[in-house]
Formats: sequence, structure tokens, C-alpha cells
Amino acid sequence: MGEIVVNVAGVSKVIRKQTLVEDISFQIPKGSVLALCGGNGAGKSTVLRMIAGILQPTSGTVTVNNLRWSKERKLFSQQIGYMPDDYQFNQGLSAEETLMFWAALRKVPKRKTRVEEVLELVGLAEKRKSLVNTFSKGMRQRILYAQALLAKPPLLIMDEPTNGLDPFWMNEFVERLQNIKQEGHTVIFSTHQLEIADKAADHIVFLSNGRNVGEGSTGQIREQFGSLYAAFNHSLGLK
Ligand SMILES: Nc1ncnc2c1ncn2[C@@H]1O[C@H](COP(=O)(O)OP(=O)(O)OP(=O)(O)O)[C@@H](O)[C@H]1O
Repeated sequence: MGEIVVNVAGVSKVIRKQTLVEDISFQIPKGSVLALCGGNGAGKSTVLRMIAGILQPTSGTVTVNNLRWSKERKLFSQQIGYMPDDYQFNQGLSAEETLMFWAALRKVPKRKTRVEEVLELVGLAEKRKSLVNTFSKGMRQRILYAQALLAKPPLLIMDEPTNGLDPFWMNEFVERLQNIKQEGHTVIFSTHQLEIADKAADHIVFLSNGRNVGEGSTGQIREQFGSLYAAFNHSLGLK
């Protein structure tokens, strides 16, 4: 394995005596893409939030480029672009103003140019002056994707990034992820859409009831189970 960017080691999360995630471990090498797959409530968002430093593990550790959130918050946060699964946008701002606001918060250099670049990247340059609250679900997803890319983070964490995307943008998402990888970024995303995981990821981790119930490279999984669907069913004990 090459240089490790993300190290999740024995991570659990307990909230009000309920175990949401239990003893999860995996690593992500630099320049690779990991997909977290699992049904509703499997614990995907919880794991992603712990990697992003939004939630703290009850036990176990998360490091990103050997940094720990609890020790070096600022440096840790600078490693990460996070795309949440849902977001309440400020009602009165245009797409451009929304991204300019985030770019200012993150002290992105040459922010006007960078905002233009990411708007182009997600196909919303012509909608730059439109209010985000008039956008469709897929367009809002693309704005959230754009904000995650703004600061060119070493690690991109995305929660259900293709949710609401039409087939064109779903395909674009997969293709652009290849460019992002080639630029040396590391990516983790969650999805219910196994075909997206199959096309976009190098490595898959299956979660069920907050546990890692199987993992492997997409090649290994296809070889062993024939398809990701078969592996998913197997990981859930369905077949
Ligand atoms: N703040 C919280 N307090 C209590 N329980 C929570 C909290 N956040 C999540 N949970 C519970 O933890 C479990 C895992 O939730 P999580 O959102 O991580 O799953 P998920 O795999 O992302 O699901 P989905 O695919 O439906 O988005 C669920 O049972 C959920 O109800």
C-alpha cells in the first residue's frame, strides 16, 4: 500500500447508550477512492462525520495525513473538503455569493477565480446569479460538490454525492473523480448506488448495523462474488 492518507482504527460511536458504529477500521492510500456502501441507517454518515472531525469517536482514532482533530484542529480541517448529505442554504444568496462566502471562510486564495472554476466544473456557471433556493435537488448537490472542491483539499469526503443527480451528471461525477484522483486527491464517499461504487471506487467497505461486514478492492469483489450486488447481499447475510 502506498502513502496512507486516512487511517480509521477501531472506531466506535455511542450516543445515549446507543451504539451507532462499532469497531470500524480501514485505511485509504493517497490518490485512491473508497466507497462506503450499506443500507439506510448502516452508519455511513456517522463514519464520514467522524473522519471529517464533525463528530468525535467514543473510542478508536481517526488520522488524516497523520493529523488528529483533537490535537491539530486547524491543520486537520485544512486537509478536508466535506460534502454533507443535506444542507439548508442561505435563502437570499446566489450560487456565486454562496461559494464566495465559503471561499472567504476557508481563506481560499484568488477566490473569485476559484469560484468561477468550480462553477464551470459543476456546470453552473450560467446560473451563477440565480438564487440557490430556486435550484433543483441535483443542482444543489452540484453546489455542495463545488464547495467541497473549493480549497483543493487533499481529502474529499462526500455523503451520498450522486443523490438527485440525473444520468448525465452521475456519469460526469464518475469521470471527474478520475481526474481528481489523478491530481493526487484522496476520496471517500458513501452511496446506496452500487453501480456508482463499482465505477468510481478502488476499494469498497460494506457497513451493516454500524459494523464493517466486508471489504475489498472492486476487482477482488467482482472476482469473488461476480458483482457488487452479490457481495452486498452476502455481506448482509442475505445469500
Ligand atoms: N445524533 C444521533 N443520535 C442518535 N442516533 C443517531 C444520530 N445520528 C444517527 N443516528 C442513528 O445512527 C444510525 C446510523 O445512522 P447514519 O446516518 O450514520 O446511517 P447511514 O448509513 O448514513 O444511513 P442513510 O443511508 O439512511 O443515510 C441510525 O440508526 C441513526 O438513526
